[in-house]
Amino acid sequence: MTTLIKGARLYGEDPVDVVLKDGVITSVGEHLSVPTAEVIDADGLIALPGLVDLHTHLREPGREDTETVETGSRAAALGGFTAVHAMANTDPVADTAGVVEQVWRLGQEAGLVDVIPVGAVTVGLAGERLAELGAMADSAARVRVFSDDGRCVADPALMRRALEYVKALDGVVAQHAEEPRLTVGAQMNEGDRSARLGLGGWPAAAEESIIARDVLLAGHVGARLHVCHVSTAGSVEILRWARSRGVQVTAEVTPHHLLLTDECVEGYDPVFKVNPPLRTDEDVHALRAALAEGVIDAVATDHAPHAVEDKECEWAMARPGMLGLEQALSVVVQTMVEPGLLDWRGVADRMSVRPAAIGRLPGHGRPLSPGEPANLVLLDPAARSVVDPAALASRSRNSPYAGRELPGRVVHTFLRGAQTVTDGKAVK
Ligand SMILES: NC(=O)N[C@@H](CC(=O)O)C(=O)O
Ligand SMILES: [Zn+2]
Ligand SMILES: [Zn+2]
Repeated sequence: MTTLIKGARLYGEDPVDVVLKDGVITSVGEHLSVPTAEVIDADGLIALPGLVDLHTHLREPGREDTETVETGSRAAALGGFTAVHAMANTDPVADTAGVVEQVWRLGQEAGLVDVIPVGAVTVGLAGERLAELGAMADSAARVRVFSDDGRCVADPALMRRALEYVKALDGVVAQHAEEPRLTVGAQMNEGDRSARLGLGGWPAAAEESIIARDVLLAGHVGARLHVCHVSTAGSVEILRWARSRGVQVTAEVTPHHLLLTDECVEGYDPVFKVNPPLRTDEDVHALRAALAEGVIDAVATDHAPHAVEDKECEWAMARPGMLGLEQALSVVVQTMVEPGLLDWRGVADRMSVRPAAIGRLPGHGRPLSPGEPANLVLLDPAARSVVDPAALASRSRNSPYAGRELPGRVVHTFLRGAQTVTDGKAVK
């Protein structure tokens, strides 16, 4: 199987031709011709390495009515991803080698992206006893990212033990930074607006206090820490400080925290309820600047599908979380590329290279050069379209971008040389 891509702008640079053969990029250059190859006209399209998501909720096993490994994989491929990390807060929880192997196998069977299971830190996400981290690392799923996401590993002694274990496994703890004692009854960002709307406040300090604690622990233990969905300007300051001290801490920001603010809550539409909550304009600008600077390493979607009945209800009853996979790249184009904060190499770095490095995925986040795995996305930066939730591949409909016009369209995605998306449509 050989593919000849004609005239793609690698990382946004001058057009070149690219040949993919047997899952590998075999040549990059001008006026290439391969008589037997399938030819893809990439005129005007930008090529980036296949995107890697560190934070996806696929809901299988347990809530297949809202997403499966297959439907989530399709959404991911359509978003330009070639690998996604599937969070552990499923039912049963992914806290054993058996469950992570099952998710890994379902991903291989779907064959649209590499689904990399995240292992739970504690048994049942209960925050009491460590899960079998070593067995999950040694399993066929080769788990390297461990997280109780959805919950915070709140006990500092347990967090310390988890860091010690993952250090020995070359793994990382991905922390959902939320001090639970400070978010009892929380519904939205704490501030003047929460007071006026009469909704319980989720203070920035609940996130920042855990990040401060955890960077100190990670530094003390000499282990890797990753901070999920950073949402406040204050968190960025703590991360910058920790980095300057040599702490091995990495961090991600979601597309929705780069674009939306708590002003969205004014209409009480639960599609905008998410954890951590949408923050202020000042936070959004600090997060964009931190991603540009590299203090925040990666964009991660926190794609969180929910059933209609869990979203079309009273605000306080609704579950937190929003879809992200299919619009992530478009939101990054709008919030980072168009304002000149990030160039295309920067997008590749924050959405592919660094997340692959954090997750220890050797076959992803590689340069677009000969000899490298043929994982890539071709996008049309000029295309603009209005988001229609009914048209999404996800099994759920809780997109916060419904009705918004966003730039950039994923046209083709390749996983090890095989097309998973062609002309904006999933191949299966
Ligand atoms: N982000 C959310 O609001 N919800 C996530 C859990 C999480 O990421 O904390 C979910 O699983 O629905
Ligand atoms: Zn979380
Ligand atoms: Zn999450």
